[in-house]
Amino acid sequence: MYLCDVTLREGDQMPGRNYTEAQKVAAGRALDRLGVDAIQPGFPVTGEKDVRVTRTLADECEADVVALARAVSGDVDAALDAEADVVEVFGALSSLQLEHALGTDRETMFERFDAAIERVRDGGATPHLTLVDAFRTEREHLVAAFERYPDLPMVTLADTVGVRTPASLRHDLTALGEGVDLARVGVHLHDDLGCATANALVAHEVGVGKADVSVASLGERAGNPAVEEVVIAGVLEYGESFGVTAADLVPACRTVLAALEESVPPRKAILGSEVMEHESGIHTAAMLREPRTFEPFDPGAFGAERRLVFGAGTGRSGARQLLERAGADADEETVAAYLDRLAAEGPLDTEEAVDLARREFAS
Ligand SMILES: CC(=O)SCCNC(=O)CCNC(=O)[C@H](O)C(C)(C)COP(=O)(O)OP(=O)(O)OC[C@H]1O[C@@H](n2cnc3c(N)ncnc32)[C@H](O)[C@@H]1OP(=O)(O)O
Ligand SMILES: O=C(O)CCC(=O)C(=O)O
Repeated sequence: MYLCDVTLREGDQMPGRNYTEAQKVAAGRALDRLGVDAIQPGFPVTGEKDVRVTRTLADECEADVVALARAVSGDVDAALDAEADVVEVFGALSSLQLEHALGTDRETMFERFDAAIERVRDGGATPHLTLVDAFRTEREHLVAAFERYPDLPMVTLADTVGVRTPASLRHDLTALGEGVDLARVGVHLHDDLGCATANALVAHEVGVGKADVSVASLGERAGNPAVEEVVIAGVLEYGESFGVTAADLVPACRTVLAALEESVPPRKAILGSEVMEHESGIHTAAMLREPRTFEPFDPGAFGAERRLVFGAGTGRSGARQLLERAGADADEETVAAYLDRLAAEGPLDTEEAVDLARREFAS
């Protein structure tokens, strides 16, 4: 499964956002260095900014640069004008969307797809197709799309409103796979039920060819599968980083967040400032001997750092080890006195805690 990063297009869609051209280009460059196979920087018909960003990144990036387009000629022309490598034509086949979002019928939508795809090809770019609201679309209509466009390298199924769970997604994709080569299937997932990352992993497990991801889940409503979660879970579960340079993952995500002036809550998995910090006595005592005891992976393998801190939560075992590292006696009386000092001065990181022990308790 390869990854298409949609941070720049989906993130810019969030209420109140309007990333600048410079922000999107800087973030796009960081994503390209990270090694994702494709980057979707924007929706060129929305304005000159996305045209220019797409053109700049298409010119510079190793990754395929993907431009979004409705199944209308003006959108395709804007994407071609932006010199995108791939034009992602999108539209829905679900009754709900056909009636209320598009005001048309299914056959007319197919005819619009036909025309848009041909226009992309004539313009010299690669057409892809995304079926919006695909997981609330009868399977027969999805299969019809794969049959109608046998030469399209990728048809992406969007869980546009994020209603799939791992079990239901596995069921739907497995059933689809009875008639369709899943290597041609992409997934575009949303996190409304908190299942987006788990769903992306299910997609990989069943043999899907591509998943869209975004840094820190930036995207419409609850966002998309977080690239940092998908990659780390992929490495842990399958030994698979999906083409990304694992050691650069966390710094690259932080660069993207800084470029876009986005922040994440301190407790957010992987990127949160507090999630690799440990203070409780039982944990830190064991981690001083062997960090794996209380962490799921070595943060250094993904460019992050663990932080052990010592203070009111430190126990005797941890205190003894710190005193020993400082070359001090670790008798019961010294341990008790040192614990008092840690409680008063903490939280201290490991080096500071050893310094305190050396300064006050080593002879
Ligand atoms: C599921 C997604 O996330 S798709 C991406 C969503 N992103 C955005 O909307 C980006 C910000 N949007 C915009 O700047 C504007 O909405 C634009 C430039 C895209 C379009 O603006 P407008 O031309 O004013 O159209 P509007 O926003 O009202 O969009 C609705 C029109 O698009 C049509 N449309 C919507 N999706 C599609 C599609 N996939 N294929 C063809 N037509 C479509 C609708 O039928 C409707 O047509 P109508 O005006 O004839 O009724
Ligand atoms: O992913 C696309 O190509 C556009 C559609 C989309 O963002 C969605 O359905 O959620």
